[in-house]
Amino acid sequence: MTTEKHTPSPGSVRRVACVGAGVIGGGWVAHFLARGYQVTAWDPAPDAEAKLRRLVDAAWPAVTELGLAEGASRDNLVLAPTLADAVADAEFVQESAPEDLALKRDLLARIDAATPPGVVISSSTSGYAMTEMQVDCAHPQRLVVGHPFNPPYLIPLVEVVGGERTEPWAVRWASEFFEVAGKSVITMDREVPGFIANRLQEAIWREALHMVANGEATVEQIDASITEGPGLRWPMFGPCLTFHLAGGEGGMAHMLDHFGPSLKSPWTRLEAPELTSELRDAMVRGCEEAADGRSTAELVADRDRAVIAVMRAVDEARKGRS
Ligand SMILES: NC(=O)C1=CN([C@@H]2O[C@H](COP(=O)(O)OP(=O)(O)OC[C@H]3O[C@@H](n4cnc5c(N)ncnc54)[C@H](O)[C@@H]3O)[C@@H](O)[C@H]2O)C=CC1
Ligand SMILES: C[N+](C)(C)CC(=O)CC(=O)[O-]
Repeated sequence: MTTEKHTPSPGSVRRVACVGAGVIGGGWVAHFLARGYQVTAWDPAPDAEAKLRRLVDAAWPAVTELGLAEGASRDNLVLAPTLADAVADAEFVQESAPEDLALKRDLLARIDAATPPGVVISSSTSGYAMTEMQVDCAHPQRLVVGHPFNPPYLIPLVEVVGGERTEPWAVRWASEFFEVAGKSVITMDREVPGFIANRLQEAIWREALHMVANGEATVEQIDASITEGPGLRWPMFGPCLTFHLAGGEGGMAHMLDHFGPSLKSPWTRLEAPELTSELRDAMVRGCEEAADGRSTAELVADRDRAVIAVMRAVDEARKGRS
């Protein structure tokens, strides 16, 4: 990877700065502490330190259960008095300030001005494109989106994508760093509003709100429809491979030929995509690749084993609920 002169290798990073220490920034702090990093945090709220330490304390049993890295300690957290102090020695910066475009533009420019040259700066934004956020930065080439999931210390996924002025090395560096730091990374090669997972989540969310607004379903029914239904399959297979199995031995090809026409039915308030032969073939091909040579029977057995394991795990977790 061709990086800038001062860029540390992803595996050598020890000092991380977290800017914004609310739900997500605090979750990142807990994650990095649990992975053994020295963390400096900054947040302008007057009660930020007490709130952040409470958040880290609340997360600690969970990260301990998952297994702490060597040297991991809550004592490795320092609250900086200013933004410039927070990032002055950082080898990586994660920004998690409120989802407000003007605020992020200004804040990222200030972070960029105070962070050592070559150090990658990542934003937790849930949906803004980095192209829109990096406009006022003097060194936009090192800014990426690293979109986490709540809570970042438990949910592995981070979606990484650059903006038009981000250089490819920064995207590769961030992806490699997040992997080293114990995350599961999807690196996107183009900007998509909402990235991948939020685009999917927002589709469900929009429909849920339509149903509640129209009195078609209750919040409880909507949540149960996922936790007692499709949600049990998703920990093992995503929506594509799950529906591949809905086609039985015929797989995704039969599934699309059988149920494709119902995409035009008024089940959803969203516009249905045109089911072109290219789209059909891409879906079939993608599912065959994901199946990785496993037969339908093998996939069914894998899915069923996983669903049973998840149901048992969820039952256990529910028993321990506070
Ligand atoms: N809450 C969620 O489930 C998720 C949120 N995100 C993203 O993470 C970011 C933060 O969201 P949350 O943690 O939920 O918000 P939050 O409201 O819990 O925390 C935001 C924090 O930023 C601080 N802050 C305010 N102005 C600031 C500034 N100028 N500079 C630095 N910090 C400032 C606030 O004092 C607060 O502690 C957003 O971009 C959001 O889209 C991403 C994934 C999930
Ligand atoms: C609600 N949200 C859009 C901020 C959620 C996310 O961005 C990811 C998540 O944690 O589901």
